[in-house]
Amino acid sequence: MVDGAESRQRRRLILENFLSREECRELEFIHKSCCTVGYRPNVLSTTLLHLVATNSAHLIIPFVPIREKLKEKAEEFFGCHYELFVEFTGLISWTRGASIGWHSDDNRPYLKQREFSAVCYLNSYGVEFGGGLFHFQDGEPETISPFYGDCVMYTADSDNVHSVDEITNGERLTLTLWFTRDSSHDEDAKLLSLLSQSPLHDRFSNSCLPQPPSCNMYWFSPEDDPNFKFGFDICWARLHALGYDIYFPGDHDFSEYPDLFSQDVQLVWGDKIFFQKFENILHLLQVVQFLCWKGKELDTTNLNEDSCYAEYLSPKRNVGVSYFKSEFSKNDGLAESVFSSATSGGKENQHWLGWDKLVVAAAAAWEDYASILRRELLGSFSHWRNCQSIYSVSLDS
Ligand SMILES: O=C(O)CCC(=O)C(=O)O
Ligand SMILES: [Fe+2]
Repeated sequence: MVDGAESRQRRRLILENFLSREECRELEFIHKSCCTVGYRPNVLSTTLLHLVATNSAHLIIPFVPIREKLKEKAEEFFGCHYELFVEFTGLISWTRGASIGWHSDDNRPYLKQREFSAVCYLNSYGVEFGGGLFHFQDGEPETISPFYGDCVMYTADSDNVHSVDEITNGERLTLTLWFTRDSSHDEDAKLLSLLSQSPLHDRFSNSCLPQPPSCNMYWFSPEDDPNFKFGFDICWARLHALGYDIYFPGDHDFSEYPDLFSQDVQLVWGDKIFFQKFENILHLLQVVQFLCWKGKELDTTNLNEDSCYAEYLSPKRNVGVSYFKSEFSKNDGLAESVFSSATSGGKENQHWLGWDKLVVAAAAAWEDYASILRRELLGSFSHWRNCQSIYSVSLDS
């Protein structure tokens, strides 16, 4: 720990390779399958509270060691002689048009509790997105080009006025945390309270299926658009960027887009429809994003080469596919431009084995992944509750 005088001068820290490629990719998977529209135009976010609230609490597990490591770094570097709490943890992505001018992170009365900021870059400038350079108004470094795995930490006050250039294409993804010394803003306390009320503890419900929130949080609007007349649904758009369509089986006499959110849904690729029904569009999206993440690592040895898990769309279903598309997207051009470089890991995965077999393998592997995390969450929860703090619990013994 540094002494007081020295630590007061310490205002920013750059950590290269703080996260591994795999950690970045796992967080990217979580964001691309769970994010909602964010707090500002063209910004998407995944908060830990949202994960818990949508029955995906197990997905907070990958964040736990990273939050812990970041907090330790902040305490050590800034020489904190007091306890630090995480105030907020979130995955935040910026799409074309998003930017932020000069500001400090505590520049509103309701943000005064923020002491330190940490931004971990999960993808790279010039690869996954254009624009989006970070600048400090004074001192060194003047500019940071986001590179996956790197992290920048700084005091949240006016010693660190900074800005981010407008995103010109692609999607810029970060893991962003704020730290506070004010325990009344402790994120862990809020998460633990929500976790104790979640169906996690219902021993009859051992499911990891996501539950859509009752209000719609997935509609990307180019302007104020309370009736979903413009823009598109971001879950649909992520599937669309990978070349997929969706179909809701059964008779639907409602034409309101949000009602479809909690319905069984099937995946469509070109002129074929996948047999399996997914519980809802969030479930489908998690499996497809899992396929993008794991791709060729998926174990398909149990799948018979000759088996077929998809069939040709009938003309009636084909009409349905176009109809659902028109419900989920009022502006395909906009959806494409927003997620323009979001296609990596998608289409090219389809060719080496049939896409349908890959989806079967991904659905099974996603379930295994989720249950491992869920077991870890259940094993950790009582320790967390006793300490009123979320930390990595060693569950081996
Ligand atoms: O993403 C970044 O590089 C910084 C974002 C930022 O300044 C903020 O969210 O306050
Ligand atoms: Fe900021």
